[in-house]
Amino acid sequence: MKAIQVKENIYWVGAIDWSVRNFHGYTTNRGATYNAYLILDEKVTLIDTVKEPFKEELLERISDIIDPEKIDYVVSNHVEMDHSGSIPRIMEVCKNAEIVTSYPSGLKGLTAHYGNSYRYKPVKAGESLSIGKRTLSFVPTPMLHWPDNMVTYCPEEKLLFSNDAFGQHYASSERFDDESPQSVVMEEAKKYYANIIMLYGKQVQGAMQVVNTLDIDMIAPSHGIIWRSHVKDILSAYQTWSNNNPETGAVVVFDSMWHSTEMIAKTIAEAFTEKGISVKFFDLKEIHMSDIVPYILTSKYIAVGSPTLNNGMLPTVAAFLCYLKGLSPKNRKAFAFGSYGWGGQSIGQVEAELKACGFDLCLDAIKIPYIPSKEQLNEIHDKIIRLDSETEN
Ligand SMILES: Cc1cc2nc3c(=O)[nH]c(=O)nc-3n(C[C@H](O)[C@H](O)[C@H](O)COP(=O)(O)O)c2cc1C
Repeated sequence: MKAIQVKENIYWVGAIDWSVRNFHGYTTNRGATYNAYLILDEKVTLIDTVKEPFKEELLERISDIIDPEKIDYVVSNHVEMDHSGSIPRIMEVCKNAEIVTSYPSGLKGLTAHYGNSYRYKPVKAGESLSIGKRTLSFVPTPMLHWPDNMVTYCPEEKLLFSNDAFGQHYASSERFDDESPQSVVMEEAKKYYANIIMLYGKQVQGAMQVVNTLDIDMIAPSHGIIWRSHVKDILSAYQTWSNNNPETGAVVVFDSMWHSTEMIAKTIAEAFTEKGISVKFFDLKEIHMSDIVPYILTSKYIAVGSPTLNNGMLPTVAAFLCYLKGLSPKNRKAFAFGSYGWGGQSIGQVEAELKACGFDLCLDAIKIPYIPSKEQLNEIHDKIIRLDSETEN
């Protein structure tokens, strides 16, 4: 296993997880990487580690360049175990290394995971560490996406080790953006943002203010490819996504037992399309919620439908709404729909959840007993057509 040069005397020494398809509930359809970086300077520095099962891969790639025992500093930008999981193994080999972590949250998190027998070097906001020809500056990015998160900036190299920010779950033999299909990398970056970072839009905006003052020609995240040709593109995408205020687009999400709710969903989607609003259509039986939220990130309208099952909504819809509420997208217009037999409680429950998400309920819930007639579908169609012009006026 080889190390890959990122800049002179700086190497990618991470791991490629080709097979992972579920990352704490997020579907990783293209696998993942855990990126770690080795800097050869007067003080040999490792930036982050990898998920524990890949610890030997990390050591092998480091050994391709240098005896791992020579590592002086292990910078832990983030406590989560996909980055810190190999710290115990690394510390077994690198007996003299110090772990650089944010204070107080990084120190608290690492000691809670791995005990306090290691030598820790807690750093505060704005602190720097000279490692020889290079300096490492530590910029806290709390709640992006844990309290301990920080990024490490090397001004001499114009290089930002951004940890989870700007990352993507994407296993590939290529390491750089200009070697990879740009549409795929951006799609995965968007999926990552929507699922992991969307909730923290305000913190992203705060962090972007700092990042925008740095002279950066390369961003080396802890997942996926390294940005060197599209740095501006990913920074601008984060700016847009964190604004959390999409101008158009609609997402129709539903589940259905006997297709009635599906018929309503199709009618809604058709009507949005007729009005020139781009629609994405998701049947929760077929599509995982983590594949839906990237479209929520960039859509203004959200229509959610469920038939009634045992006085409630379908569990798939409940799970989706629970996930959506957690991610907390703002500035969206939403409505509920569904078919029912007798009580019809699901539709009101969906509506209540959409309200709890903080969405503007832009249409009364659509509630149809059993199979919708042609006339009822036409009525729904007309409502959506009117909704568009009403909300635009
Ligand atoms: C197992 C089962 C339980 C149901 N429970 C309820 C219920 O508690 N209240 C109700 O109004 N309808 C209930 N229904 C009726 C459905 O909501 C109704 O058939 C509806 O049209 C199904 O919509 P769909 O075709 O989108 O699945 C139930 C149906 C099934 C199959």
